[in-house]
Amino acid sequence: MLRRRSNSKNAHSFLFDSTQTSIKTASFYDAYLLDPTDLGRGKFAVVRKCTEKCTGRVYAAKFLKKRRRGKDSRPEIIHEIAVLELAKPCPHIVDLYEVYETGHEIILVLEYIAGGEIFNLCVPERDEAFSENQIVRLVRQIIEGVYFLHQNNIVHLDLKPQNILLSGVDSAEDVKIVDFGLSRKLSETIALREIMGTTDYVAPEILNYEPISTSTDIWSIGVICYMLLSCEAPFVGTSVQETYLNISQLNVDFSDDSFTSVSQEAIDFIKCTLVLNPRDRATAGDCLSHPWLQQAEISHCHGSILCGIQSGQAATNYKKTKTRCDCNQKNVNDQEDKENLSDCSTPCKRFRIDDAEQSV
Ligand SMILES: Nc1ncnc2c1ncn2[C@@H]1O[C@H](COP(=O)(O)OP(=O)(O)OP(=O)(O)O)[C@@H](O)[C@H]1O
Repeated sequence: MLRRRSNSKNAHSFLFDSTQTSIKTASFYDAYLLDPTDLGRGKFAVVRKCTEKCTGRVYAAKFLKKRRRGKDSRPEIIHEIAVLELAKPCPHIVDLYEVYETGHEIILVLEYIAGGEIFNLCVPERDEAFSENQIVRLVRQIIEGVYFLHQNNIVHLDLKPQNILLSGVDSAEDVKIVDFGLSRKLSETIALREIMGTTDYVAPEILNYEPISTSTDIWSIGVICYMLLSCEAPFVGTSVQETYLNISQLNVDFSDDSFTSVSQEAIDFIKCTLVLNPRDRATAGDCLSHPWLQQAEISHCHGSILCGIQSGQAATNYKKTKTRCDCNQKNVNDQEDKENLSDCSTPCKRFRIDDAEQSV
């Protein structure tokens, strides 16, 4: 994962600084029984299944370190909590139940999402291949979640198949977006420029140290779609540098065998998201109006989050997207800055292994 703050003076402009949830200082272990097996691990967090003693309900407890690389990370955790609070009305974003704090960590008690990462659908040896129709349904839900965030001026900035979970084990289940640790609120006055994200999914503007916007998430959605449909990562090279070069030159190929049974509409959809210039990229609203996603049943975020983009505006939005996509240029962006980035990425096009250097 890439994480480099460029301008610490402004860093806090992009974070919420308070929460509505009261942060409990009582013992988490008095209220919950912790399952010893990890559900997942990130760089600074471990997620474990737990059971609330008084109700028997199962949750996922995310243990976050308050100090990371010698720095106080409490403000970023407070921001993560605030974003989860804001996203409560959206059914495609993980629900936050309660929060505990100890001397060295903050514990988020989250809705337990049982079906695992959609990453498991992106590997060729997956148990059950999802049909394109099933993928349409999942992608539509991911974009509904992202649309909700963008409507609220929040960018996720770490969308990847490991952060999108299936609510249950079969293909009819819903998806939920997790991990708002890198999310930021956009400011009207200050441009957000940070080197952050995960190698294979980062947008060219991140590599070029150009302003980040809601379009940055759309690029990652394009990468996720490509992976779900082909089980291959579109930009992965034999080295991290080669991956960055592939991203900044838009070296993406749809002619591979793995795309033979993929519909032209699906390819057209991905091409609207993997566009070098963020201003020419489809927005989340444009994506929802794209014919490929119009096949999916329309699900409803509470509070009419999606109203106004489901029917009448669809054709207009799609036309707009199409014009943007047709303008797509294969520019080679400025490479400066990229040699400073480090991350691990496997040289194999099909797999990516996350670096898991952390413990809680
Ligand atoms: N609510 C949940 N229910 C079930 N599993 C979860 C839940 N939240 C997270 N996980 C699992 O734990 C993993 C790590 O969680 P998360 O991404 O939130 O941690 P992180 O430390 O912020 O990760 P990263 O360093 O990749 O940003 C997820 O990829 C997922 O597999």
